[in-house]
Amino acid sequence: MSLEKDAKTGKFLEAAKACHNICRLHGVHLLINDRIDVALACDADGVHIGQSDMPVAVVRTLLGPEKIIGVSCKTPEQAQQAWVDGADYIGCGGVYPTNTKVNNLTVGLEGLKTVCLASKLPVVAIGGISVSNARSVMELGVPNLKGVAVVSAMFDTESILVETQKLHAVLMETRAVVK
Ligand SMILES: Cc1ncc(COP(=O)(O)OP(=O)(O)O)c(N)n1
Ligand SMILES: Cc1ncsc1CCOP(=O)(O)O
Repeated sequence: MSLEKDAKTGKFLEAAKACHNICRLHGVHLLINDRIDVALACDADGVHIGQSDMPVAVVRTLLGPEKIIGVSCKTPEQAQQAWVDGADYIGCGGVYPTNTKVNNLTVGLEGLKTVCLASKLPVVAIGGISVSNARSVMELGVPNLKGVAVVSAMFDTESILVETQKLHAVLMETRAVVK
């Protein structure tokens, strides 16, 4: 689970701590999006950072060797750099068009596959993914594609629980478990 960044720091930290308690109960890792300070303050399991955020090497120094660091990558070069810099996984997208992130390049399934093939790290696909297309993503046939990350599929829905269960079922069927 990855927690969003657009909240005031106090509220964000409060939410992060609450999420972390729930995640712990269920054996799920909590990664904080972009905010290294919040991740440190709530002792999260790691962070997810973008290409224009703090460099991976600096984040590693701040968090230590045990924490998980993910980096958003759209190209094979970025994927290679993430590995060199000591990241643990990369996120790649947007796979499909999405309204969640404006001015975001859509790399498509082909772009995702290209990045996966170039990556020495596990890859999480993101962008426009839902129950209706998760199977196509996971069946790309690249072994290091380990899961999907979703925002609107969960939050633009009547029941987060039902949608999560459906998505989980699809991912289990394709032998990928997203945590
Ligand atoms: C797997 C994954 N990908 C991306 C993000 C967060 O994305 P965002 O901070 O909006 O954009 P970048 O700056 O990382 O490009 C995530 N949490 N997980
Ligand atoms: C962080 C990020 N990167 C590409 S799309 C996206 C947001 C998630 O998209 P969606 O709401 O379509 O799941």
